[in-house]
Amino acid sequence: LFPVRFNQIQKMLDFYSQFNPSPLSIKQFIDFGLNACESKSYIFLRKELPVRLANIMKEIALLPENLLRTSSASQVSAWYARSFEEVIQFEKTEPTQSNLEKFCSTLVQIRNRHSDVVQTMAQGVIELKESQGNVEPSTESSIQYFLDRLYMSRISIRMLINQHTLLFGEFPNENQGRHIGCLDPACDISSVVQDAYENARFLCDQYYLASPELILREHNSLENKYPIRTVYVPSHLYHMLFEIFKNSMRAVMEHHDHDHSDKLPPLQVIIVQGKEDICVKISDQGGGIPRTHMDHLFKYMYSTAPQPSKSDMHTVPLAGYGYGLPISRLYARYFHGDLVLMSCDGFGTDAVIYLKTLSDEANELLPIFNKTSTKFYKSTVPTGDWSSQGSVMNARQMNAAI
Ligand SMILES: O=S(=O)(c1ccc(O)cc1O)N1Cc2ccccc2C1
Repeated sequence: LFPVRFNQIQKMLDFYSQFNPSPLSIKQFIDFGLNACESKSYIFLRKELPVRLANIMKEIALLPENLLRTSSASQVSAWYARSFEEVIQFEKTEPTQSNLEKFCSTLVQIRNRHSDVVQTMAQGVIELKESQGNVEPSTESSIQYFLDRLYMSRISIRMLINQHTLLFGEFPNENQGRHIGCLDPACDISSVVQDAYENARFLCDQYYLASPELILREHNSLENKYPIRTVYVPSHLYHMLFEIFKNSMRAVMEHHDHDHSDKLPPLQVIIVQGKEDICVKISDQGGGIPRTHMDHLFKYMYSTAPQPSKSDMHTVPLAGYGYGLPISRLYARYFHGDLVLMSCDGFGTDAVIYLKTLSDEANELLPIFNKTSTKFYKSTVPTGDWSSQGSVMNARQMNAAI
């Protein structure tokens, strides 16, 4: 039985991975959600979900052997295979009421099955580092490339599942207020900033018995309308802000060996609406970090240290080892925004979240499995083409130079 079923899935994987995922814009999510039709959503998803699952499953198969063979990575691979198998059952079935209900519960099952993918892959990276000792640069860059694409794909699949289950699940529309699924058509950015600040501050007070104040400003260069609002997924914006506030607060508290006399330097946040971008800049005076350390902050391999034991998780300082910054940057990039850090070593760090002002420009950014991505896994890290180390002159050169 198993080989037949396995071959069957392989054929379906090859079939669906030939299609490119279809990115949706925030505007499309909103327009569809305003008069949502469950069977139309079903007909779109029963094709699009297998396409997105198949595309990332093909990349999982290209992972560096030594990571793919860890029990954690193979566990994640098994979850994807199971979910793919479940969702292709709906390929040829009509959108009858009972199939629509079964489809909805299958989506909930899939979302639950994959809830721990990030932690489990982090465990796989730890297993790899323990078994391999120091990992060679080409493996590290493949893992960085892959995990960014795996987590972006996961963000997009969970977005599709959440929209369908929220629009057609057990809480019918009216309970959602003005929200369309997990999208808020009039998301008040400053209130999400204040929520994230208050919650990070609570943790900071618990751990450090003090916390920096918040100074929040808005500047709207487009129109004279405040507070600045945009169509966005509040939970995504909250995730990014909460992560940044934790980092900034930890920096301020650990950097300032302040005797109780001098006050803590406050966190300054400005929200700006321009004609193309909306920016949220969070500035701290937490001492900053050198440029040489900056790119480690977004590395999965570097930021994965042996997890603190569950017991002292609540005592771990604000910004644990976690994948907070790389994943937050993926949330920002998901709808064609970005998350950028500018640090002044010895003074502090600015974190800027960029969002698109126009919802029809805020398209999903999706990884595509094709020859380009395949080549990336095969390639070696290119040799440097800029000289930097002081070259040692030989005697002849020295004499010639004098
Ligand atoms: O690297 S940071 O400049 C830094 C990084 C991201 C961010 O959002 C804010 C920041 O401030 N910073 C994090 C941290 C933690 C403990 C002690 C000192 C520091 C300095």
